[in-house]
Amino acid sequence: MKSLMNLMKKYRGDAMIAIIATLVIAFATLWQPRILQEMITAILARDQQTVLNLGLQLIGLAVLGIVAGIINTIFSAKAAQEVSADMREKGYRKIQTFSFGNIEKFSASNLVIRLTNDINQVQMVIMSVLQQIIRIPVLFLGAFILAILTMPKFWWVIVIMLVLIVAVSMFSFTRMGKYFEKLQTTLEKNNTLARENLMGMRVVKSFVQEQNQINKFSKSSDEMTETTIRIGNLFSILMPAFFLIGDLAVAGSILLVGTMVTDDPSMIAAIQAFISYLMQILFAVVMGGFMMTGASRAFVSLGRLQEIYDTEPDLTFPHVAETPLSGDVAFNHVTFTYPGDDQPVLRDISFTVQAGEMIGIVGATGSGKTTLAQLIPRLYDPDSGEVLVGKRDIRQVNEKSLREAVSFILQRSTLFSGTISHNLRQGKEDATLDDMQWAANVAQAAEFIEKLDDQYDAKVEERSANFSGGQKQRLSITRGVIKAPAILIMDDSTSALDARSEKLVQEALGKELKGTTTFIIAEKISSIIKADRILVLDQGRLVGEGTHHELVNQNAVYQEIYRTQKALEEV
Ligand SMILES: Nc1ncnc2c1ncn2[C@@H]1O[C@H](COP(=O)(O)OP(=O)(O)OP(=O)(O)O)[C@@H](O)[C@H]1O
Repeated sequence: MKSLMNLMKKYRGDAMIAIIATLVIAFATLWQPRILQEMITAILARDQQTVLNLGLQLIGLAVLGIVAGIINTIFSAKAAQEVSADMREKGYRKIQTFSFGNIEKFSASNLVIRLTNDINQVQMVIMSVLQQIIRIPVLFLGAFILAILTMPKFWWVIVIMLVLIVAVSMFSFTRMGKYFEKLQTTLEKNNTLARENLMGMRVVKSFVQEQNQINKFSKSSDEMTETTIRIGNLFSILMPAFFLIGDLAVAGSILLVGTMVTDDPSMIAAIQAFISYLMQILFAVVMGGFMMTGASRAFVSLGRLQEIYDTEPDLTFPHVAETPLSGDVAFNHVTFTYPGDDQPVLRDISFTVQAGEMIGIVGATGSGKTTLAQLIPRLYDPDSGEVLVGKRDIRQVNEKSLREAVSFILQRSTLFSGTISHNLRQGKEDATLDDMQWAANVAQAAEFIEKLDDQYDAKVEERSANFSGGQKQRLSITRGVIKAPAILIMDDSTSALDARSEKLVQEALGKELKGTTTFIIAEKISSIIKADRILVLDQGRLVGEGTHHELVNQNAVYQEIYRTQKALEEV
């Protein structure tokens, strides 16, 4: 709430205009029955001039109400949009500072929902608050006082009506609040299911999982429908109940006043004003109830956003001067556990790599190869031990220096929608066409890029759907090598390339990036057979280090991997 108020401060001008406009609307609404009452009295007295004057006043009041309504809508929408845009940006900026661990704690789809749905929720409530917050109490109090002033004897009609409305409201709105909360959770579940299904459509289709997915989605969608129906049911009772109470109050008042009209005709004018005020009281209470329900939903959303704002990145870089880092890498007794887990994934790993070496990393699936590689660009910090890059503990190094030094080509290539050059410039901001061509040649991507109509300006569609798996990998490698980094990590990033292309990439790397330290994580020993040194991982431990020749003769784990792969090749 405090952070919302802080954000609102910036737009207090717009908010104030919106609030002043609601005051004008409330005044116009409250004054109308009063003028009508005077008009009817003048009609009964056959005073045409007064009728005309009052008629003009009535039109003036209506115009004032409409103009104030327009101003209020414009400024409340503007303030609500501006505040929610700021909230979205603040959240987005905060998420950019998150570590992998922070993001995993929330989950990516949960963060997306918080930045879209929850912010929409808050936006709608800000708008409705700016439209109603002053209007409701002013209308309620004004109508209450004016109704009593108009027909003092009937104060108890108002009190009975209010007691009934409050009872119905408490019954319905408290239930509605609970259903709205449930709706939010089911909506989140539905979104996650839809996202997962659409992103994994190929898997769904290839494993003929359509029916399963439909069943899962239907179940969650039915839950949502049921909650929505319950909310609808409450509404369908609530609105007629309010109108019934209002109508009963009106009918009761007319009945009570009926006998007096013959003695005092001015009672006709008074009763119409009284009825109008009753309706305004009813309106104010109902709108107040809706606003409170909306506000309670928005509070839940606000809390969810506040969690993002309050999360401190669990990995920060020191503000020290930028320094170029060499390609020397060392691990000193590194042990690492993923946030939230209780078992370490890497245990007491130590090794040293000289700048310019080509290092292969092998091990069974799940042995910790990717995890080890992720510690080099400091995507996570170890529990104990230290990682050195350029002979410096990376916890003491400026973030930019480390990012400049290390290029990490991920197992799953991720390209962004835009153009090829836009993606390549993520690797080197000021890359020229020459740089792109050079890197594409190293990655064996030049041939297919140059066949495209727009070449380096060719479009990359959402999720790079217009490129094959092998092309995506080549583009990722191009982006990774374009800045000729001091350290290049290739995490199984040639898996979609044929053996010949893989060999050509490695040869080009050896020739064009001579000074670069290269880590190649590979499933196949054939991919790292020529490495200067190979690190062998087994269940998070470094169990061997040496050339292929040395390991194949001495290391049991390596021999086992080699034998299995050889046997498979022979089959
Ligand atoms: N983000 C994560 N959070 C928690 N545990 C993880 C995470 N990523 C990996 N793990 C676990 O850490 C262990 C090592 O995983 P890692 O991806 O490093 O293995 P790998 O040797 O690269 O496997 P593969 O060859 O299959 O890619 C596995 O048991 C895995 O389940």
